[in-house]
Amino acid sequence: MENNQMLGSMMMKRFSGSSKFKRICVFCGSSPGKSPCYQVAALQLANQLVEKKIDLVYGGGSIGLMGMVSKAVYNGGRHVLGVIPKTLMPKEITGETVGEVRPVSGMHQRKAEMARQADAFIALPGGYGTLEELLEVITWAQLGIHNKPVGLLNVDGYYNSLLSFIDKAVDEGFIAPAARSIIVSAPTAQELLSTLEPLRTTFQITMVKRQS
Ligand SMILES: C/C(=C\CNc1ncnc2c1ncn2[C@@H]1O[C@H](COP(=O)(O)O)[C@@H](O)[C@H]1O)CO
Repeated sequence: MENNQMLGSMMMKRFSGSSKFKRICVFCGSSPGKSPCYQVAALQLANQLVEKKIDLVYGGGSIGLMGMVSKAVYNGGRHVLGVIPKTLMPKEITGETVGEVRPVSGMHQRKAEMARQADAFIALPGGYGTLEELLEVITWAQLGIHNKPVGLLNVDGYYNSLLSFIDKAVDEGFIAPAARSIIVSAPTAQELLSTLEPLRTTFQITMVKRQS
């Protein structure tokens, strides 16, 4: 597609309220968190995905924020793909999942499959699992393994200390200043999605230019 045709189609999509993103991978806690603000944010993100006609890929499972996002996106009529290691599949571990469930052989295969299926990543608040998934896609972006945007939904400042730590790592010379901008953070789903959208445009145009 020519660049100007592509820009035209992007503007049409923006006008019609839908998104250039077809499917976003959401990383989030298998716990709901103590404050209701995390659950509210999870539902707001799900609503944004539905409103913008974006499908979901996630880690499977119906527990915590994961369960809330997947059920709300599924009930909103969008496709939901849960990628889950076979060992986590028993119902007492994951609960009743919604949508399509893709069993994989292990945690590494899960992350690779989620990354392959999505064209952007968003992390909601979560624990070790969420942090590990988030840092892996950031590292892959740094290495040029993918060029998909990575968003951090910094609900009520939950990730402020992680962002400060990353700034310290830049100051101390362990993270390149250019790599700091891989992470895009915003306090609400609406702001985050509207910040991520033009980033993909830039990536797409850069890639088209490189190919021609
Ligand atoms: C591990 C056990 C129960 C939890 N069940 C999970 N089912 C599916 N996916 C999960 C589960 N726990 C973690 N994940 C993945 O990690 C992320 C959330 O982890 P966090 O530590 O809660 O932040 C999430 O995105 C999933 O991909 C049995 O002991």
